[in-house]
Amino acid sequence: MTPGVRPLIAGNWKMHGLRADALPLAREVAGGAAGLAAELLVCPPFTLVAAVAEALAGTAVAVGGQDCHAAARGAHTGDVAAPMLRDAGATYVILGHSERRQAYGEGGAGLRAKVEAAIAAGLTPILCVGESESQRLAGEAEAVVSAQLAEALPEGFAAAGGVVAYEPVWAIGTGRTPTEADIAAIHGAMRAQLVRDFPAGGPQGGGTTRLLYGGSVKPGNAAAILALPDVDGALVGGASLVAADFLAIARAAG
Ligand SMILES: O=C(CO)COP(=O)(O)O
Repeated sequence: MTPGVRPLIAGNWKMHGLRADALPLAREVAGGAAGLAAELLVCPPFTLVAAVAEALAGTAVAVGGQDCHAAARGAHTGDVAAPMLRDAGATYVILGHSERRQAYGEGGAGLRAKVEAAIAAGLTPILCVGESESQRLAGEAEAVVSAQLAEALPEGFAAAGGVVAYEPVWAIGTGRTPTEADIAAIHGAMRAQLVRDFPAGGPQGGGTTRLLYGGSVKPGNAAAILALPDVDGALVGGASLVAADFLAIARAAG
């Protein structure tokens, strides 16, 4: 945890949720959110953003999207623009998730343009980075993460309150996690890079950018992971679909 930084516990619901189960899940999360040290966020699929935002209005739980287009509007069949997410009640958006990198080849300047579009629309971007298993085994994890940050972080990212999530691809949905030392090493390297790129002090600079860990975070391992230096929260997949588990992870943030 970074001193003075409020932790963020974010749930990525991925392609899960129909109104009948998602709205009760959102309400149950909100029911346990009051008074927590951590900020809580749920990111439902597009179809549910507006309904979940309405259900959570006036509660301590924020709502986010899972992707946005780089353009604010236009002839892009099937896509959703950042201002549309904002209009639906979202305040955050996950960008560059490894599932989208794999399925749609996201990355590079195109991803940076999405981050810029999110910030321009008043959304807080959560930029996901992380190495594959073969990259980890080849000793390339830190270099891969550093390059993913360098290509996707626009000017003004830290000042806009942008968030980074380190999600090793091989830890997502597998029940496997890096060692605490490996998580701490990557987060320390990310912090150094952010401070170098965004040297302003205080909330404008990279020293206070929230760095989340994601990949098989569960109630049983959350406290140890969240206690590591430069781990300022978690991006939770599977466990965020069970309110009791998600809230237990949130309580582990202090
Ligand atoms: O991809 C993730 C969050 O974005 C992590 O998913 P799991 O928590 O299911 O491993």
